[in-house]
Amino acid sequence: MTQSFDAAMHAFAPRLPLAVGLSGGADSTALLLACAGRWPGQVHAFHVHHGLQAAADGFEQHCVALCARLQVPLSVRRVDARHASGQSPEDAARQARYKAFEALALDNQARAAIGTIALAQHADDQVETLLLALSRGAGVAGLAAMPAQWERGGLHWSRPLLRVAGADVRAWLQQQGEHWVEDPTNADERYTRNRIRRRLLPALQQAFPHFRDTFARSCAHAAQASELLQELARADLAAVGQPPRIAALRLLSRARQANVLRHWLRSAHGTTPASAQLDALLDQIAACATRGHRIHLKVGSGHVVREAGALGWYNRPVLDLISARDGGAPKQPSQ
Ligand SMILES: Nc1ncnc2c1ncn2[C@@H]1O[C@H](COP(=O)(O)OP(=O)(O)OP(=O)(O)O)[C@@H](O)[C@H]1O
Repeated sequence: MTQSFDAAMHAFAPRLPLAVGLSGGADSTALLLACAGRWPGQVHAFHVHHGLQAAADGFEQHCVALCARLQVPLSVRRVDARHASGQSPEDAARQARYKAFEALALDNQARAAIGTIALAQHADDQVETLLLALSRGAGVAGLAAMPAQWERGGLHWSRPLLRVAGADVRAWLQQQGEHWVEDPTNADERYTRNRIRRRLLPALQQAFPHFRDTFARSCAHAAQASELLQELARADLAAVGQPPRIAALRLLSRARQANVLRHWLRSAHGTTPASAQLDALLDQIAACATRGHRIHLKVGSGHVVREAGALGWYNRPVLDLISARDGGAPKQPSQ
């Protein structure tokens, strides 16, 4: 069962003082109101001004007025996420926002050491995130969607409304007679998330009335599976070594090879291989019975090559330098 707003707030046990990420929208306005009522004098609000849309000033003004009325200290930080490349504008804004929250928590250190940062995503946001992950063909880490709480940058982060239906958050806020600012881009169906919210969620509600709960259960299963795979990958990486030795990799099942290589590429080289690239690499490892067998594949943002019985990873410019040093024209990687 999705939780009621009151039950979710009752179960919420943050480290105080607490800061609420306040966008000025309905969800975070409701969260701030409930927190300020429950822990008077212990609640701060952080607002990030993205400068991305004309309405941004209106969001800030709402936050300033609301916090003044509730006597909640508000910290505002301006960010410019427009120039991030290779990312969707939403992802760039989210990343900039999380960095800004950390900076705001640090700025506040002198006044009050913030224990928890609370964000107001709810059960509908979680379903949207899961469906977006499915649409990308994500693995278990993506299908876990958003965690309800985590630690980062010395802070505890929490999403206390993650099991509350979006309509229940708004109904609670309306009962309080409180206003909020409607984000005009929420109605823009050029954004996939908005199409999911406006078209798919009502259809899901009809077909599977309990989809918020059952989908949340699947996310929790995926989160657990993802944690297990991480543990296995760390143990397997310790066994195959860094760089991974091919003979040791070949002792593992294909699924474990994929898991450990994905982990190695991410943790050691900050790159995520596409599924087809990883498949091609596993084929090469399987075919690699002879010492002379060459491996050279484009994987993630670089290239995996065979070097003295192990796998090496290079950025293209480094590989070109090595080829030039060894006197040969750079070989074309297999696709
Ligand atoms: N500009 C911002 N400043 C501070 N916090 C933010 C800002 N934007 C989002 N947040 C926080 O992150 C959460 C998720 O953001 P997102 O934009 O996905 O939510 P939303 O559904 O629009 O929520 P809301 O109705 O509160 O705006 C918000 O509920 C809020 O807690």
